[in-house]
Amino acid sequence: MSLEEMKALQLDERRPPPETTEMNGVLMTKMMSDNWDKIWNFQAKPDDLLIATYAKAGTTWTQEIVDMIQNDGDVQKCQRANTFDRHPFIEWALPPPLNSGLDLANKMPSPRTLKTHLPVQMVPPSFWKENVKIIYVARNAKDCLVSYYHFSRMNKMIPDPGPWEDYVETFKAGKVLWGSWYDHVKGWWDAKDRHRILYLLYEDMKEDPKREIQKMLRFLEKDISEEVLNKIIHHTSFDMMKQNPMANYTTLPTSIMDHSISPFMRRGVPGDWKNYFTVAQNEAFDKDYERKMAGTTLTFRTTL
Ligand SMILES: Nc1ncnc2c1ncn2[C@@H]1O[C@H](COP(=O)(O)OS(=O)(=O)O)[C@@H](OP(=O)(O)O)[C@H]1O
Repeated sequence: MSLEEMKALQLDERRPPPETTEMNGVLMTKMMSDNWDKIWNFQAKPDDLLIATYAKAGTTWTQEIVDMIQNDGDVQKCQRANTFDRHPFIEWALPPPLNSGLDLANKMPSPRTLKTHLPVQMVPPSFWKENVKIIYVARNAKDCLVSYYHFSRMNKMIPDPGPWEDYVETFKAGKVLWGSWYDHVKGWWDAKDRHRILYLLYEDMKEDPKREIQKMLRFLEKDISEEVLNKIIHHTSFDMMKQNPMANYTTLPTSIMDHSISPFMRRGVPGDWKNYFTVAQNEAFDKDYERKMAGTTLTFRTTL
């Protein structure tokens, strides 16, 4: 959706949250499920790059890094549009005449970089057929939950989270858009050795952005100078991105995202969950987590 279209929309501040529906146990907006045939039949191309994440895992950060890599550290080129217009969000369906992610993707010249929050089993099959490169980023469950809670408060296009204590249970039950965090991170983890998937962790990116960007460079078969690498690290730091209107979602009308409720670029740190979970909530969360994550080799750090 272009900015002009966004402004023309003039959404009513008091409009109710979007209708949702479940598809194979995964909660989606009704717009997504109504358009599911189109989404499922989306034609990926071999030179596409897909950035896949569970919501709030560091998608926008990764998008900005990738765009900087693809543009050899040219900040001006990365200012050409908002992240959401630079990288179509393939399953994000909107009512006509607005451009859904698919419309944007279909109009975009190759090579395209696309975004998805879909669980691995719901990724359109053409991505596997065309052996598309995918960067998947995962973030520890507790920080994802906190970030998603605040995002759900400020983003009027997704369901209201309700009170914090209820949201903790909603998240644990996977009754949020794009489904269970646990199934998402495990599903993509299991798929990573069968496909061209670079699986990264938000906490690692925070700990050593240089090391993680170098992994992306190798995966994308890109060679850049040390100077450009340092420029990318600087431009994609939390503080720089928070000030960057082409990356911080502040160009959207408040009827879509109200940053006065909670900014999109909120804290950007591992361990913020400690400011929200009570001792009892944390113990119950850990117990449930152990059960849901039993048997996987995937591990997360919840602080640095
Ligand atoms: N550069 C940089 N460094 C560190 N952290 C960053 C950065 N950019 C975005 N963020 C934080 O990522 C959270 C938003 O996640 P997503 O971009 O995945 O959101 S979305 O799903 O696409 O809506 C959200 O996390 P919280 O601050 O914890 O809410 C953002 O602040």
